[in-house]
Parts: sequence; structure tokens; C-alpha cells
Amino acid sequence: MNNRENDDILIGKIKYTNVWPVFHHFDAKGLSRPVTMVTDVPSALNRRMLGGSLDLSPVSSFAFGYGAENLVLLPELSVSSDGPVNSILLFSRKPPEEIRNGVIALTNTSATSINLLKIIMEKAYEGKPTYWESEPVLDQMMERSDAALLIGDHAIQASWRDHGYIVTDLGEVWKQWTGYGMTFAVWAVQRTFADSHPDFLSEVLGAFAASKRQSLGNLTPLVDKAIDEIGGTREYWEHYFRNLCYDFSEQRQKGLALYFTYAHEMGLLPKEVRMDIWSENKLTRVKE
Ligand SMILES: C=C(O[C@@H]1C=C(C(=O)O)C=C[C@H]1O)C(=O)O
Repeated sequence: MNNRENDDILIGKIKYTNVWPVFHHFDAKGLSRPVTMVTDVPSALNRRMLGGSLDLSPVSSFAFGYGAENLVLLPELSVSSDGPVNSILLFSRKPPEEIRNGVIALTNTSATSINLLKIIMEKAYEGKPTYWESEPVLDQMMERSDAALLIGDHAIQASWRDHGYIVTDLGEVWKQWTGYGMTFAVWAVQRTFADSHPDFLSEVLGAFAASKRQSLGNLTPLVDKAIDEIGGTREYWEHYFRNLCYDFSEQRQKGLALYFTYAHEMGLLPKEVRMDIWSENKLTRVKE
């Protein structure tokens, strides 16, 4: 199951701008052990973490929930929003309440958001739409659907187009409906790796924390890079990075626990999820 070419430690990185603050100043070469970085969309990193062929990675929160028996969360790291997130977007011809039994195309890059949409459609709007998975290409998705869900930079770039669709931000809907913020991604580590490499893990955590501090202290290099690689304006990216939350406070843990409860009730997750968070010398379990 371990597609390893050498003994390097394998660390994943999500191929979207939303994780940049945690990675921009993270220098894998400066760590005390050889590391290979694996950059991909969330669904691909999820598969590798669940299959054991990555040691540590940001993953979709849903994927953590799925594999929680073999995974441990890293503290104080997440990609969350407390209301609108700006990059988890449903594009539709009619308001979402009016397509409760329609056809919805889902990006094949996500796990958290596609299940968040299912929870919202079924529990909040009491609908039962038909879903199909697609490459994240808006026009192609809308040819055969009433709505399309995109995440990350695909959602951002689509939102800038003059497409004429209604745009619904799932972070905003979740907040209005539950009163909680939503955690889309968490940082997970293999339980066996955490047990066998505690010192290295604290070193990596320190490097992530330092990158996050430095990035949020001065967004200019990240904003410049985002304009260069993705497009958009300085104001857009300043707001995007400032609006996202990268901590994993008790409030966020509660919001995520509610998401896991709903996902389990709907049969999307086979088991109740226990969130074990790693810390230097012990694991802390999030209270239910
Ligand atoms: C905020 C975002 O969070 C993400 C959404 C994910 C998902 O839906 O599975 C996974 C990781 C994050 O990239 C985003 O992609 O826009």
C-alpha cells in the first residue's frame, strides 16, 4: 500500500490557495529528516492518507471522519470559515430550495463540501436531489444539471466569470442554519507515525505554526503569487486570506462534530467520529 520510492517522510499539500498561509514559509528542506512533498487536490490526498501512502497531510475533514481510527489530528490547524468562505460555491439556475429534487453536479476534487451539500439539501431543504461527479469544469457540469458544486481555486475562478448563475456559498448557509463555523480541511497524521515520530512531529508543527504566523503577519507575498498564478485583484486575495480561519478552536471542533453527527445520521459516514488531537505527550479527545 506504501508507494514509496525511498525512506523520505511524505507530507501532503493541497493544490489550492486556501492552504498557502500554512505552507508558504514552510521549508521542508530545513527539517531534520528528509521529506518529500506531495501536492494534489484534496480528494487525491484523502485517498493516499486513507490508504496509508502519505504520513501527514491536510485532508478533507470528511476524509478524516472516515479514517479517524487510523488518523490523529494536528492541533491548531484547519481551513475553516465562520460564515461565507468564498470558495465553496453552488452555481444554479434557480435558488437551491427550488432544486431540492433536481440534478446536481459535484466536483471530483472534494469530500467535505460534497457531503456538506448533501446534508444541507436533505436536512435543511428536505430534498433528495440526484448527484453525479464531474471534473471541475462549470460549463460541462451545467450542461446536464440544475446546479454545480465547485471548491477551491476552481470555484474562485468560476465566480469571477459572467456566468449568470445564482451563487450560493455553503459556508454561509451552514452558519445561518446551525450557528457554527465550518471546518473544511484539517491536518491529519497516521496514528502509527505519530506514535513513532513524536519529536519530528513537534518540529513539523512548529514549522507550520511559524509559516502561518509569518504569512498572516504579511500577506503581500501570498497575494502577489495568487494574482500571478490565479488572477484577481489585491483586494480580493487580502479579503480571501483574512476571511479564512486557520486555527482549530473549541468552537470549530463543535461545528465539525455537528457535521460528523449529521453525516453519520444520513449514512454518509459508517461510524460516529472520535476526534483525537495530538499534543506533545498525550492525545486529547474532543468531548462529545
Ligand atoms: C475552503 C476550501 O476548503 C477545502 C475543501 C475541501 C473539501 O471540500 O473536501 C478540502 C480541502 C480544502 O481545500 C476550499 O477548497 O475552497
